[in-house]
Amino acid sequence: MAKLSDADVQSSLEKLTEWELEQGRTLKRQFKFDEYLVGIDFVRQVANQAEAKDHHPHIVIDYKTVTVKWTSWDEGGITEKDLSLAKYCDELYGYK
Ligand SMILES: C[C@H](O)[C@H](O)[C@H]1CNC2=NC(N)=NC(=O)C2=N1
Repeated sequence: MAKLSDADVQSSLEKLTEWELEQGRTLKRQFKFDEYLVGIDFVRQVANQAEAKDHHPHIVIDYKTVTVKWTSWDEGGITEKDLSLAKYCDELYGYK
């Protein structure tokens, strides 16, 4: 899947309002949960989707805060897969 142009990434971020762009090639968002194990369930579901799509995030679990990063290693930047999986995380979290 082809790497998106900077302009395409910028326009996609208008819909992914809670995500920030890191070093021009990674999407990053923090998710906060009321309970530690709810965050762990979220991570498990993101991991299942990652396996299904063969596209894997960088995830950091810091008690009730989960940080997710998406980038496409092969392309050295952001692709439609990253956008789609970022949207999946938003929907799973309940944010539209
Ligand atoms: C062989 C396998 O399909 C690739 O290594 C996949 C696995 N998961 C991946 N995950 C992510 N985030 N980026 C990739 O380029 C990628 N490539």
